[in-house]
Amino acid sequence: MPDKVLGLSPHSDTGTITLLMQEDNVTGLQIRKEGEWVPVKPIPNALVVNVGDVIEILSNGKYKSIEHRAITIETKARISFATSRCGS
Ligand SMILES: O=C(O)CCC(=O)C(=O)O
Ligand SMILES: [Fe+2]
Repeated sequence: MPDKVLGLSPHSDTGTITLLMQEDNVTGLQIRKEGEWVPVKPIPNALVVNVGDVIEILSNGKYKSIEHRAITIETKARISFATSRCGS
């Protein structure tokens, strides 16, 4: 029921890194680049590696903890699996 869910609000990840497995052929993840929302197309058999706030702080801003969100598509169900490391 993709029309009954909300997706994920804009945020940056708080930990070190997030590994994200997206379903092929359903683009829902978007990053904010220069004020625009840019879709992150799933690549078959590939993981998205997202840098979190801790890495941005530890690297003095060299690596950015990018703002992102997940949107829903009315006609397609989407499954993503995220695992996050907090560095402890
Ligand atoms: O479902 C997604 O593509 C995004 C998941 C996410 O941003 C998160 O778990 O922090
Ligand atoms: Fe996230």
